[in-house]
Amino acid sequence: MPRLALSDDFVADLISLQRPVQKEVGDAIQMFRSLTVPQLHASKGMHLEKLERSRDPRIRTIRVTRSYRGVLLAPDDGSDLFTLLRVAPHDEAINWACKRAYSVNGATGGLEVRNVEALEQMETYFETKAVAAPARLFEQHSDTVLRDLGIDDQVLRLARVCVTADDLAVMAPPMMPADQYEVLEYLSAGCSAEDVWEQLIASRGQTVRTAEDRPSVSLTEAILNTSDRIVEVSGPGELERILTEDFTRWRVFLHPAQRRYAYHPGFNGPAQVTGGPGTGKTVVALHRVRHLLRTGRKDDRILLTTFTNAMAAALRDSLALLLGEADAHLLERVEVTTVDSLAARVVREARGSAPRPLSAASEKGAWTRAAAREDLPWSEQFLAQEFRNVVLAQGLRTPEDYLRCVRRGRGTQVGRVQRARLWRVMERFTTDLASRDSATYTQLCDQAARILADSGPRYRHVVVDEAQDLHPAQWRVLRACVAPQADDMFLVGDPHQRIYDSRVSLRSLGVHVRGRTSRLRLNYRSTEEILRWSSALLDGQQVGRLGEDDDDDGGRDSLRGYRSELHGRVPAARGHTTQDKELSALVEQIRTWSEQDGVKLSEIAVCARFNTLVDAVIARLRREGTAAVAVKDDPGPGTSGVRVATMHAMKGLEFRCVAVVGVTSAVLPFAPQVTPAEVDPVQHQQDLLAEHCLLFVACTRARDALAISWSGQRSPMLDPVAD
Ligand SMILES: Nc1ncnc2c1ncn2[C@@H]1O[C@H](COP(=O)(O)OP(=O)(O)OP(=O)(O)O)[C@@H](O)[C@H]1O
Repeated sequence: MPRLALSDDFVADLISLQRPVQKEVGDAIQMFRSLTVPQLHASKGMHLEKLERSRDPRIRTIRVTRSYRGVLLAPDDGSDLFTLLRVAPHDEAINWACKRAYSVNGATGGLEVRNVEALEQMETYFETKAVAAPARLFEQHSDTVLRDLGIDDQVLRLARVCVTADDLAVMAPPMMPADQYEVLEYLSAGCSAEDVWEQLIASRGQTVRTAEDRPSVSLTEAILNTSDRIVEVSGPGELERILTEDFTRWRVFLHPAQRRYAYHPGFNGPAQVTGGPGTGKTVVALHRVRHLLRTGRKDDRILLTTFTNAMAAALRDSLALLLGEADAHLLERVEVTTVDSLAARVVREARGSAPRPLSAASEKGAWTRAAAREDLPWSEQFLAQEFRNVVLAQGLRTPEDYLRCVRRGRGTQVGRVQRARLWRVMERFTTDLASRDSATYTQLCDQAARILADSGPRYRHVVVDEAQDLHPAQWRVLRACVAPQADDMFLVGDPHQRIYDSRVSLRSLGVHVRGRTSRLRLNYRSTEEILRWSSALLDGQQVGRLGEDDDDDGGRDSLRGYRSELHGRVPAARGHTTQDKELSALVEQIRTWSEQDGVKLSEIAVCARFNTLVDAVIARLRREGTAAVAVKDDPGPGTSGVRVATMHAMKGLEFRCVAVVGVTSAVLPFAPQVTPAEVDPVQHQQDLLAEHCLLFVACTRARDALAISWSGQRSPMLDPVAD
């Protein structure tokens, strides 16, 4: 029986077909799979046909229905893995097939396709055009350098006649082979050949630097190396799922960098994946859970955590979708929750009840009460930070511990006498809360971590999404949930999206990821225009690496190489004289998106720094006859209406169009949220960075379109993108 793989183009064709045609395609595939290779070649029903005009001798068509043809890549080296490339009406399929040629990329080992006919025409055109040009785009890179990066003969000739980056852009995939185009795009953007090697080639597992020393890669190997665009149908169940279940690309096609970590056979300890917004970190976490479920023992339990209850619910749904009906029974071995909910449950189970979590407003009041009898030089904000970021972060138990500790991440000196006074206030704070049967979430985590450390691990694996925002006490809960061993913890997160105040040294918490880290760079969510614009908001900001806050000097993370293959309009940023005018413009913008661009209202989001503006937006939209709902009211997917949320509530979400409103100097940065530099200069920098990250998170939720607005004084945080 021949083996069968499906390309992403084929799957995209298939889902666009009418149901009855889809069924016929399914039947044709079943028939294909029931034959031997010789039977297949002889079958009259399949009508496996070589095309006379085809540029690639391995390309065949097969009859799918009376009017539809499948286009197939048939191996000519005696191997048996066939790839379905397209399914389309007869003439379209033939026309497409005749112009394509498939080849194995010499550096990545992946299978690539090109429109060979169009590229030949380009070569003639650009050769003439380049004759008089004083300089060529890639002249500083030798042929050897380009070949070592996987550039083949035809693409090399094309590269040599490019004068500007625009010339190259004309030949973008699907005309030029995707992996080679990416290399040239990077070089034309000024990256060094070394950078390109690191980011695009070595990251896909290639270790041999020079082209001529590399062993050749067979067609079958190349197909299997192309997991982001081709999937092998491993069994009848798998095919059924792809054909019948609601198709979502991320379930089937993973970028090689995603697959390498998601399906790694086994890490010898905690592993970590980072990457900018929309690079598919959550997708990797979900696939990792599936891999661990499928390969683990029957009684292995997995904890999958994220940041909010709403995100946990969405993650559970996505996991169910990924597992499909065939693996649905595995779901019962996974607990999807937030660390805070888990901690509350652990405390409740151990003590019979858990203290009521304290709101931020009540916490301030509690600090005022605790400090009432002392004439202290510190504000409630300082006290809360000292308690959270020193005492709870380090799990300090006694006044002696506090006297001796290094107050990492705090920018002020506090002497022995002052520490003794501070400890007394903190003790009063905790006793007061205990008497009211209440506690902060961080206290709850601190208690839960201690209970778990005594009672022992509860899970075989812990998988953590949104890892950048966890507090050390939350990490202690997670660390105590699983015994240190192979594949114990798998973390995904992005330090550029850290919007809560937590400084963490994973090393000191017993989570050692060194040698087991990977970074994703391809954004699947937003257009390149949105991504560039949003990334510029963080220009000049020093973002530390995930979980390395103990590294005071180096240890910087960066968005280098972060990119998207999607394109669209450049984000619009507009100021207005009054809020009323800003909201009028917002109403118009939403009408344009919905009526002209055909975007469903539920795929449009508006976000603001605070709930007051969120409420005002909802009221205004409704008054103007546009349905609008608050994200905090948890509208289900069936509810129509524009989604409106605070920037914090946008974490982890995505929408086709996003309007960020009220980006004024009064709220971004929001002064009360930023510790004054004279109170604590280190904390001041961190708070400011969190404000920048917040705006970055809000903007990177947009897939196709992003509009930013303000009334009155524009936020200085928009300076890097100002006209
Ligand atoms: N391999 C893939 N193929 C197609 N789409 C993908 C792939 N990986 C991720 N996506 C899509 O990209 C979008 C972003 O993915 P995901 O939410 O996993 O990214 P993320 O890195 O966790 O984002 P963020 O950090 O911004 O929350 C989603 O729509 C997801 O379905």
